[in-house]
Amino acid sequence: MSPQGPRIVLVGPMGVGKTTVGELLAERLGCTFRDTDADIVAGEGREIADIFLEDGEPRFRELERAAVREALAGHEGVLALGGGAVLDDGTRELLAEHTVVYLSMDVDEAVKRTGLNAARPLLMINPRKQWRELMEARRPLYQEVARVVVATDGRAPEEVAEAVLEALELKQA
Ligand SMILES: Nc1ncnc2c1ncn2[C@@H]1O[C@H](COP(=O)(O)OP(=O)(O)O)[C@@H](O)[C@H]1O
Ligand SMILES: O=C(O)C1=C[C@@H](OP(=O)(O)O)[C@@H](O)[C@H](O)C1
Ligand SMILES: [Mg+2]
Repeated sequence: MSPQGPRIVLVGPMGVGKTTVGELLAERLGCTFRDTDADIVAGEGREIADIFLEDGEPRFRELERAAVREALAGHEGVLALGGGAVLDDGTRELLAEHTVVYLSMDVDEAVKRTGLNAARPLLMINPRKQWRELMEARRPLYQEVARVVVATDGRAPEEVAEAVLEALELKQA
């Protein structure tokens, strides 16, 4: 683990709870929370869906790559990445230095959580099929970068946060 940089980095698919659980973890650990999607929105002054629609996914990935590098270097609390951040080879290499937790869920849970969500442009058409393909492509990448995997199916965000602290042996009595 690098001496500077985030205490915990959360990866996993859209809607698995990286942002929600990340906020809870930061509260529990008494540290700050940062989310690369929020950094991109703040930097661009536009929502993620608008960046996808107006400039396309490749441009979004460029912005994401830069946002992830900056956050990994400069943020010392809990960091949530966007679901697709691990697609970048260089990002996965950088993540090898960090305490990365993969929040996982199965396809049924994913469809239930996200439904037809206009804020998540990758899921607007045929969500179940999109989810299956997305999980098949990305699962190995999440597994590659993660120190631990925490399943979120059927668990409330507080329970997931608790399981992360236990898995990383950060739980205070
Ligand atoms: N463990 C959970 N169980 C049920 N719903 C959840 C859980 N974690 C998050 N959610 C809900 O799912 C949605 C997506 O959560 P979010 O934290 O934005 O995920 P991500 O950042 O991974 O995309 C939110 O509406 C959130 O309240
Ligand atoms: O999985 C993806 O490719 C994406 C995940 C989203 O973040 P969340 O995982 O926080 O929803 C956001 O970065 C964008 O819509 C693309
Ligand atoms: Mg998020």
